[in-house]
Amino acid sequence: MLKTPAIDVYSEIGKLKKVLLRRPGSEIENITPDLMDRLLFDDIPYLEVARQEHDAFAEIFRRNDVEVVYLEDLAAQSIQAEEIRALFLEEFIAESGIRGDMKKAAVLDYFQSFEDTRTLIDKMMAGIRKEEVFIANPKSLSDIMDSDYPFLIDPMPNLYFTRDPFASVGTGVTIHHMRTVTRQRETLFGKYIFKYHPDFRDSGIKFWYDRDEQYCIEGGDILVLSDKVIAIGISERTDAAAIDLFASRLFADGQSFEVILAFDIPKSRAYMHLDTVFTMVDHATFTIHPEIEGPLTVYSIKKSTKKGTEFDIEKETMELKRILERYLELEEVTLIRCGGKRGIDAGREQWNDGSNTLAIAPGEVVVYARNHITNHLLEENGIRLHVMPSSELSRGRGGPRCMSMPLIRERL
Ligand SMILES: NC(=O)NCCC[C@H](N)C(=O)O
Repeated sequence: MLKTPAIDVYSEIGKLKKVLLRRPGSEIENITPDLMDRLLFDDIPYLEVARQEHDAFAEIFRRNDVEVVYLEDLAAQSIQAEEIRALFLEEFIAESGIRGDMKKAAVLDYFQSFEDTRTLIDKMMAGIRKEEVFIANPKSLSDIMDSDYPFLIDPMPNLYFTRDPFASVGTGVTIHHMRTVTRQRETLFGKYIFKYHPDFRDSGIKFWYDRDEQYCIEGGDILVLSDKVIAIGISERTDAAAIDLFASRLFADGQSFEVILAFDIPKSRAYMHLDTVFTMVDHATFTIHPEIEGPLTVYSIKKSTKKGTEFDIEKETMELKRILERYLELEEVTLIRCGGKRGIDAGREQWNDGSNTLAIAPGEVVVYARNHITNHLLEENGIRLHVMPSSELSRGRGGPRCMSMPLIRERL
């Protein structure tokens, strides 16, 4: 019997078998009112309740035979070897924005003082408050300069949105260059996990994108609609040039994917990724934010058969429903409008990720309890809901799809 590849995702709705999560940690209590904006949060979640909500999220998977693995555990298991841990710490500190050799040395000593790698990983994710580390023998102004900035290393509160720093596509993974400084360091965890963790190290997974590329791409913009069609948002967070690079590698590998649909969506925080306005819930059923209904500009990118041409690219402007029916070869696509129709309810429920569902099987999705109008419409359309509490987690501006990275789905 052929072993399932370590990463195997050829749809948005195939029965989920393995999923990667990050349980919110102390980084959440390192968000300050002044830093919220830069850390991409709209409020400061109550950590204890956020963890309870996240545990309810994880329980939904376990009750449905989905193996849950945590980013923090995989990262800790990946850096057991001393030389790998040294490399990881060196890269992490180099990208953490610390100035001053003695400061960097003191932080490295501090990290190395953590015996257990899991505690070390939690500390790296939580950030370092400046009072945690004493800088002995300062040698430069950077070493000695004591600004009123509260951190030596910033917290990484967006880590529980495991959808974004890397993405499973086919039997490979894209490791992203994130739009913002605050999230770029998150991709280091993915780099070390997929390169050094025993589950992935020699598993033959492919790498479609690298964190050192100059163009930005984030996982919330990548939807694997079928084993032939991938949708990607050209968004506030993802550049068209990154999609070119991704398409080139994916097509060159000979995977089953034949077309990438690049959707030009509004560049705004509310629509930061394609999956905040559009997700797949069943074979021919999608949620959509009514604000993006109407003609959409989409670029279809196909591997070219013409000599000397890499892609055949077609620009079209048409309704999402028609685009999906055409490219997914579906008779009739049903679009379920977040909040019911354009207006107040749609605005509120999209802002709280009513469109950001996660399918654990065809016609079965995880949703936030708070989006009751969208949830009711999903049920009316025969979709089975797994409802999770969401008062605290939603303050980070992400939903069930944002908070999960499928590693293995059954093929349809
Ligand atoms: N896929 C997603 O839509 N992820 C949500 C990310 C929320 C996070 N606070 C961010 O702004 O990046």
